[in-house]
Amino acid sequence: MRLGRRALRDAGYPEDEVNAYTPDTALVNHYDDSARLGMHQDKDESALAPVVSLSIGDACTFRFGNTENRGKPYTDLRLRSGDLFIFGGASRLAYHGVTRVHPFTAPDGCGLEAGRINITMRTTGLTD
Ligand SMILES: O=C(O)CCC(=O)C(=O)O
Ligand SMILES: [Fe+2]
Repeated sequence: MRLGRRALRDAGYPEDEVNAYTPDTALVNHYDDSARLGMHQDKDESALAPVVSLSIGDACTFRFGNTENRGKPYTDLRLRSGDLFIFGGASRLAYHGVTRVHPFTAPDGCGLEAGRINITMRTTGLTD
């Protein structure tokens, strides 16, 4: 939670929103070399609090789209080990996905020799 709040603060979120940020779930996805994640919106959460995403291991091509549909316009960007990405505000419900993982791009010492791990902090409101 401290990391999530720090990320929001560094990204310029107002201090009241930073202090109110209380994610209750960490979703961990592991990708091997051939794994993909189709375009989707993160809308299972009860709240529209930002989703903070952390990447570890191999880099990936992350497709960041629009809020209307799975198609264009979208931007392909590379998420590398150590990168942090925030889905918040107008981009909270943007469609997004992972189009490919780039083998052998994990930096030494990141804790993962192959594949990619993504951790997202979410405010689900679920209690059990
Ligand atoms: O792996 C990523 O960077 C995105 C993961 C994702 O979109 C999700 O878990 O909902
Ligand atoms: Fe997602």
